[in-house]
Amino acid sequence: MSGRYTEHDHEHYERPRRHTRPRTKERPSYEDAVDGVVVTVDRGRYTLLVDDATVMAMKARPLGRKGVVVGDRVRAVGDTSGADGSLARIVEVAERRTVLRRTADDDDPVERVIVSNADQLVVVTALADPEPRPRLIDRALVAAYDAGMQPLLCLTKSDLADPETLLSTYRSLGVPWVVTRKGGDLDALRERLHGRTSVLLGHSGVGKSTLVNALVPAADRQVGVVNAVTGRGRHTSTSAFMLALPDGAGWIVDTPGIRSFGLAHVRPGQLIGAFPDLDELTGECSRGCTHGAGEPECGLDLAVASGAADPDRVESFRRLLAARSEPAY
Ligand SMILES: Nc1nc2c(ncn2[C@@H]2O[C@H](COP(=O)(O)OP(=O)(O)OP(=O)(O)O)[C@@H](O)[C@H]2O)c(=O)[nH]1
Ligand SMILES: [Zn+2]
Repeated sequence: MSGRYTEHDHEHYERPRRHTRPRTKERPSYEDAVDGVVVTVDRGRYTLLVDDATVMAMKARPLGRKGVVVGDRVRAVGDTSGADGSLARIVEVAERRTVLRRTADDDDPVERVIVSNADQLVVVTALADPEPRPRLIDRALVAAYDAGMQPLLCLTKSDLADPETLLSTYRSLGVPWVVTRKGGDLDALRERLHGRTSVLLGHSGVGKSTLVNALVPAADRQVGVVNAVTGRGRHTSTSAFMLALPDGAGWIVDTPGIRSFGLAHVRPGQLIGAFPDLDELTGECSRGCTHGAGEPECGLDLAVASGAADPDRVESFRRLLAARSEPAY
């Protein structure tokens, strides 16, 4: 959302426009378009932030069936004032740096992009009440690695249980973690969020709203602006919702309706790419080796046998691989 295009446009406003080449239907020129970022989507209406203004927009026809999702950097034309009742048109979607996808469930081959351009997936899990569900954590990690996003374990309700048991499961994978509790110090989490766009994912009751409200004191106000227009809120919508952290410290994306991931789109052979140290050991694997347990002559087994690989790490990697094809519940 830099001022790049805006400055360019000012130049054009100050001079008489020269139409040396006729504009054609095929190549529309959007010189008066403004930059925005999609903060939420509701029933075909997109809420954009354009500078500090909240602007409602729809997709312009040239975009066709191309999806527009939360996190997309877009250019919009038309009424981009953000005034009550105004509606802008999204004419361009910038190339996405990352895409977090899910399939509705594991048998559904249709994949949906949930959020684009996010750097980090924060898996919010209560240490108790509700009990942690390691299989769901594993599945979220697979989704993060597949999306090219950094995972972060955020273990809440540390007043209720000790984090060590859960942490020991993830240590050998090297997943970064923070521990929080209501009313406690959030500095470690803030540090992890700083300067990034982080998607928060967690089951009902884990304390995600408590966290969001502590991190973004103005969350309800940011949501309220959109509410007024769409008549819906963050908690009743299934769409992700992007919120600015105070002082430009980054962005968080709350995902109220998204609690699990169908992972049918994740190709098993790709997951190892997220673990370069293990990937290096698979050069001699047969074509099509998924590096899972029971693969004949997998390089990972040879590496464990020769002491070149940490058996715990290999086992944890294989647990994730298996989680990909386990049922979500
Ligand atoms: N003991 C304890 N309770 C907490 C903590 N954080 C949140 N809670 C409580 O857990 C319950 C659920 O918290 P929420 O923040 O609403 O959880 P959520 O994950 O947003 O759940 P949904 O709103 O259902 O999506 C509330 O009663 C909170 O007060 C904590 O650190 N310790
Ligand atoms: Zn292999």
